[in-house]
Amino acid sequence: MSAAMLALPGLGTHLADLSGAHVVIALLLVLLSSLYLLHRNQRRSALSNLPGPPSASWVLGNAGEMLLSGEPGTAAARWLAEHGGTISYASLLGTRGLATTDLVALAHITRNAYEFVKPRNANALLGSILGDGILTAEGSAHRRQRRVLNPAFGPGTVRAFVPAFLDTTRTLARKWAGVLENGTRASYTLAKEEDKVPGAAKIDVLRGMNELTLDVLGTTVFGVDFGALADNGTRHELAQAYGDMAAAAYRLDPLALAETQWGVLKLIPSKRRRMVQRAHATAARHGAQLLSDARAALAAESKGGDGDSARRKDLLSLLLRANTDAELRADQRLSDDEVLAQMTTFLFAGHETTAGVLAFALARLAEHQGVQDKLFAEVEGVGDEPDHDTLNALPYLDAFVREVLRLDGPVTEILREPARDVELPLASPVVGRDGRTMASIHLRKGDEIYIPIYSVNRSEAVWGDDAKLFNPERHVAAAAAKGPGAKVPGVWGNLLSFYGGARNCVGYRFAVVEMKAILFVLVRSFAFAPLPSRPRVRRDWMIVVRPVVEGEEGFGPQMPLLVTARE
Ligand code: HEM
Repeated sequence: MSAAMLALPGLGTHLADLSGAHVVIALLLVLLSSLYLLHRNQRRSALSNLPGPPSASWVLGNAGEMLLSGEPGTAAARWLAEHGGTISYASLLGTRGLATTDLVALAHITRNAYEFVKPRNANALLGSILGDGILTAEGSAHRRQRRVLNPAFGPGTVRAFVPAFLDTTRTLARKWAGVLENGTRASYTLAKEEDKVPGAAKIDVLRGMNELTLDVLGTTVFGVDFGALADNGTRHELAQAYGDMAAAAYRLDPLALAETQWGVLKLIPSKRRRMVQRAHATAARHGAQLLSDARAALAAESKGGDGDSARRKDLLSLLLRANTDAELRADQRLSDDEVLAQMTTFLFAGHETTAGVLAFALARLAEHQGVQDKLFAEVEGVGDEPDHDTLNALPYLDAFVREVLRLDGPVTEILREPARDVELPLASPVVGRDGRTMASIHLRKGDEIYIPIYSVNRSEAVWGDDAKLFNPERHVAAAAAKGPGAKVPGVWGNLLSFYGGARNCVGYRFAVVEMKAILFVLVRSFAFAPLPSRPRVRRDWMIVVRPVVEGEEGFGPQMPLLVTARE
């Protein structure tokens, strides 16, 4: 290890621009450090006794199959189906990881959030990009931050955001109406001859959802128009800066991961680091101004201001207000840097997740015309300005959103590791490779745990024999009255899509109502159908799930559909 470290500065800046060399050095360092860790920790792991797939390679174990073969979540789902609900797989460099759909085990992990922490390297990498926000905080730091954040994401806040969700979606609807009227282009690739249908247009709905959800976040997080939907190139500098940070965070970069282990690697200049540094400088400059504007507005409010209607309701102001709550001790309050890190975190955690699942939702409508007709029939009878309660009272919209989040949730897995040695309880005992029956699994500090959100959401024990089928009806009153077969330890909808326990998604209410408001406007305004050329859309793993058109991978994620305006 030390030899590699000493050699690095000598290699100098020439390597900086050789991405292949970066990868080799980083992999070497990861290899050496892991060998060292293995050497230090050679006691035989209980995980080696669990059933599971054979290792595909000593270096990568089964990680290559998990990340690259098939759609996200499907490799683990196959192994869990073949070997039982609690298995072990080979992770990097001969280590073993645990994957389980056992609901008692998962309840134990979610309930003891501070005993099962996020993998350190990945967390450090994310923290270096997003700052010290709640996504990467652990233990008491997380508890302290969550206490201030919870009120800002309460039902009252989300209620007040509904007009912003609706208004921003109408801006997108006008833009798409313009595409239909003027024949302008709204997808990365031109329409094929067979996709040129009179009165309809090929529209990349993922791009639309990306722009829309970014503008929603600009308004709701900062009270700022990010201009992502504007066609005149007036995107706010801050939106660009957050986009760059997200791009860095969403790319698995071996050098960046190795840097979290060996700080000296940061001496190698890299394009990625320069981009993140520039983004940090922009975010800090705007952040300082936004903080001082929000503080000034709050001070004016507390002097009597202009009444409730003029109160600032963006998340930044709500957080600043919650942070000054008289019940908080000085050491429980967030610093300015921590407040700004939360803002970056909301943009990272709330953007690509919601945009992706909405694009899949529109594709589901295109594929299932009966579902689309039913949803349209429900929303067309409602007035133009539904409030929060009206949206939530629409049963089919609710069922549709539940089913989309069940099967198309953007997060297919989460990794955790025990902070210390622990006995993990199981509902269903496992027979080990040595024939012994285990009622619990002994995990050592640092053992990798793969939480298969994808598989749990498709579990037949929970949703019955047709668990893998897309069927919103399963959530509609009579069917739902029977209730699902088993209780999943998730915060919403008997799903793991928003995870559970103390580390559940703080933005889940926001996301669900945002999705409902967006679908409400779009389904009333447009009809969605597959393109006649039927391009094959694949799901790719980019930390979150993104749709990619086969043969058009070079254009990045996209979801082209045939869109028609409703009269
Ligand atoms: C459909 C949309 C969304 C999905 C499926 C989703 C899912 C998740 C999941 C699975 C986690 C747990 C991650 C982990 O612990 O490793 C999480 C955490 C988080 N999410 Fe979301 N999310 C969504 C939208 C949002 C939105 C809109 C926001 C904010 C505006 C948000 C903010 C957060 C934050 C701050 C955390 C960290 C919470 C903590 O650690 O205490 N999310 N989300």
